[in-house]
Amino acid sequence: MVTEHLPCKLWPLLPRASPVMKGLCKDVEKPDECRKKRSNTKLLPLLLLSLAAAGYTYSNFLINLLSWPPHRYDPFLAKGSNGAVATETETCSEMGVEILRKGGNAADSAVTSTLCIGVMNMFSSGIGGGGFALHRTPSGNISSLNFRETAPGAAYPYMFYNSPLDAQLGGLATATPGELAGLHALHQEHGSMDWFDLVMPAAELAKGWAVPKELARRLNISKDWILRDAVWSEWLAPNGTILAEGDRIERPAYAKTLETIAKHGVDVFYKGDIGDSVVETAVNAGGILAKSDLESYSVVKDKGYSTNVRGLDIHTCGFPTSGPVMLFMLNALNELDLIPARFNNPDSLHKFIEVMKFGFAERTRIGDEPFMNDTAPMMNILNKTYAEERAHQITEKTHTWQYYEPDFEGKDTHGTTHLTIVDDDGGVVTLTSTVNGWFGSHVLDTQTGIILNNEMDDFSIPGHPNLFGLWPSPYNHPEPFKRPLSSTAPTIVQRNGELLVALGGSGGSRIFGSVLQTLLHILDGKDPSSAIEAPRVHDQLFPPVVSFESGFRSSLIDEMKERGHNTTVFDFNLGVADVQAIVIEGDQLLAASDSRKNGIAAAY
Ligand SMILES: N[C@@H](CCC(=O)N[C@@H](CS)C(=O)NCC(=O)O)C(=O)O
Repeated sequence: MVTEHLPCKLWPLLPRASPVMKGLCKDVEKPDECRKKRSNTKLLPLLLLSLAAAGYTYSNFLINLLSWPPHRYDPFLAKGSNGAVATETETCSEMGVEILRKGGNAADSAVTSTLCIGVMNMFSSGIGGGGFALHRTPSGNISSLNFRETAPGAAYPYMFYNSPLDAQLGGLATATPGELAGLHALHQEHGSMDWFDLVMPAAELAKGWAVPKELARRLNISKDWILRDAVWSEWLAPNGTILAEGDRIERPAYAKTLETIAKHGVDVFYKGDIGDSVVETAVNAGGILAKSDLESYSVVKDKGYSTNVRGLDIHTCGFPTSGPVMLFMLNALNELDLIPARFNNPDSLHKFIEVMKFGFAERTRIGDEPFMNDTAPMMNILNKTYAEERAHQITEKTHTWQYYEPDFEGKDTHGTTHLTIVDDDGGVVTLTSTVNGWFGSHVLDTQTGIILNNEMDDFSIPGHPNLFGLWPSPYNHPEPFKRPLSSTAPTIVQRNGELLVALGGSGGSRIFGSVLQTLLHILDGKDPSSAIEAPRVHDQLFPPVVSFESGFRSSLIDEMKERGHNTTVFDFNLGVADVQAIVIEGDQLLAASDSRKNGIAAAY
């Protein structure tokens, strides 16, 4: 049985170990209490007992996950007045700031930081993946870049019908990568420094560095499959044991690949030797990726979408991201007078969860726009009146999924990264890039060091939930050159053209809900670090569970139970979704990265 990707949907559903959880972090209004490094080792016996009782078969994986010692750095709020970069690692935030210091702008810095994260947090992103970005010019113009992976030309709607796991592991899981094309487009349109100088810092880093805390944690969690795989273990467990924090890790092939891209541009990937090697590896691993897929890849540029609530213009990327769903939720919350939302008030919390359930129902109507026969239901999500009508359908108690009218298919029958950058002139990049599951498809091209994504799993397979437990939608089947639905939601907030906030996040189906909750906390006056660290709630309709991160008052959760919600609480330290945000306060830039992923922002 393949177990490696299960936790993405599983671990927030782990049964609550209440005796240990109590008192860890009680009050959402006091995020400082959540800020102490904590051990989750005490949870292990309880959780394993619960898992055994529930009949789970992948306990090895969970032992690795739960036996890991305290892993988080303390949250950190970076302050500066010239520029700020919030990425998942201190090294990459600093590297991004260094580009700003040298006179580069947000687009320049984003190229370097994104490539840096692809080197260091290779379990989340890399040039074998793809994503979305929102850009703001200093004068306030906002545009969006869609560099999502596309289904290969040989893809077809039912390609995973008999073998859904092929969408997660192996060559067939890999869609045509878009990250390099996206960074190239960002640089062409908005960059000011030489491409070579932006790519080389990541190439240098790839030659070797000391394994940081978060990478060590991910390696430890993934060690069973890595140790079983000769190709991966030669790299990540050179002496027979998985690399640990502080050990030196090297990616010489990836360093060479980045150096070649620095010197010769992205065509060496889309039209040259590097691409040839990637295609060969994907095909040898059972995939259908072809040279022509790489050659024909293009970035989609548009203006994104926005809504105006309380005098704020909230911008995000368009379909197939879940940015529009987040705008729907904002419009509904606004109608309910819940901006800012008060998560410590039972009525507000219940309504927020209900809005989220309506949001997830709307999400089932989304697909890749050029492939939709009828775009009207999808566009309707952006209609304010529609969101307001939905808001008025919220009642005192929650309902079963049918009430929210999703377009699930077959229900009756049957490693992402985010970075946010603001430069001295008010230029912004907020960018999410992903290889989807941790270490993507687990296919590594040893020639180039590139890890191939498993983004095909973001398409729908009739009758099968994906990696994140999301039920299939009829508008999201694989088709040649189609882009799968995404939960990402890069976001920029302005008032009368003045920049206020930029943020985004990673974490599968939890992404847009996490971005929204963080934004609501910021609008409620919290600094970005406190807003990020506040515990979050999530309900995606299926499975029918509201999951709370530890930190919500237990009386609040009891109130939710009384309103009919099926609740579960999981340890905040598991780090299931992560947000990176920058807030502009006068002439100060406040930047924070999520401590759930050991992120540290930098500013100057
Ligand atoms: N491909 C997905 C996002 C993939 C994703 O977020 N993956 C999870 C892996 S389980 C992740 O990176 N979570 C945050 C983390 O592991 O830090 C999308 O576009 O919606």
